Amino acid sequence: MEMAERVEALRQKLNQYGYEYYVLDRPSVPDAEYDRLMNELIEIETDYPELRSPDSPTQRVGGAPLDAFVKVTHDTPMLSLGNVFSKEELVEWVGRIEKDLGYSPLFVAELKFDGLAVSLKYEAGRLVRGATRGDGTTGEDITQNLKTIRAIPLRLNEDVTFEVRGEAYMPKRSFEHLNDERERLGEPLFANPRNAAAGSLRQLDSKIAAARNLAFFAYGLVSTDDLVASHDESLAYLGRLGIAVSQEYTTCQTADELWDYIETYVTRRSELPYEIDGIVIKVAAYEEQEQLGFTAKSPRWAVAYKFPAEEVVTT
Ligand SMILES: Cc1c[n+]2nc(N)[nH]c2nc1OC(C)C
Repeated sequence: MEMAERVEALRQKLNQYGYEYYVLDRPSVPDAEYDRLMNELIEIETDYPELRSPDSPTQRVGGAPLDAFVKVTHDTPMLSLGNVFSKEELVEWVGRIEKDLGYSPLFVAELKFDGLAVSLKYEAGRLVRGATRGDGTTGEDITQNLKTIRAIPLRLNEDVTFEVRGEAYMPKRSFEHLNDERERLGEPLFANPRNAAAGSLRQLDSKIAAARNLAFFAYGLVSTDDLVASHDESLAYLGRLGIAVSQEYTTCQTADELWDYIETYVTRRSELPYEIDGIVIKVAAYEEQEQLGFTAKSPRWAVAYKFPAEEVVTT
């Protein structure tokens, strides 16, 4: 088989296996097989540098550390969410939506991951930029660090151009291992997975970020084309493209259904492999989102139900 064809075949396989492992959480081959193929691809790209390309799975850990992060301006501001803290406030919020629209719309309820909001720009199916939310208008270019997260594909299986919004986070087990290691080295511990993820993504050397086992869930897309007509469709679409989307979301018609979903996760929260700090509720249809619009800093068509702060058991 011609070398270039072998390289393309290896890339396809590694992207497929990466998707099964990091997105579906259902690998079809043992890690040893994945590593064997990756090593073969690294060898070929070393012997034939002209066959190396920026979106190859071997290019996840960047080159030399940066001196500083470049500032980026978000084409579409990354807004913050309004909060509700009780069933009464949720029922009130749903009531206002139904009054504004004149009928009760479909809602999407999803987990609110306790990590760092980031934006991923894809052009013709290739990841071209990753940035922090910053103040919502101006963030920092952390492309090198976000490329180290395997749940973020460098190359989509469609040549689409759009922006993906989501949460970069550190799974609970990675957080525990990281703090065990820091304790062993006498280094200060991270207070929680959110701080650990933020600290990792602020590293100027992407090799350090790569060692932190970060993860990612997409929770929305921004596009000028009419790729999809509703938020729940956008999540299914992002998953089909190979981007990690949490499958824990659901659609609800009433405040009671929303509250049932919230109560499910109040109990299930402690057994999830990552931390969540609430539930995000959104009106599903983009047309209705447009009709409802925004306040100065938040969408009127979305709200976060925040869990009560967990009593810290001081032992
Ligand atoms: C700030 C934010 C955070 N989160 N988290 C999720 N799961 N969805 C979501 N959506 C957000 O904002 C959109 C409503 C634009």
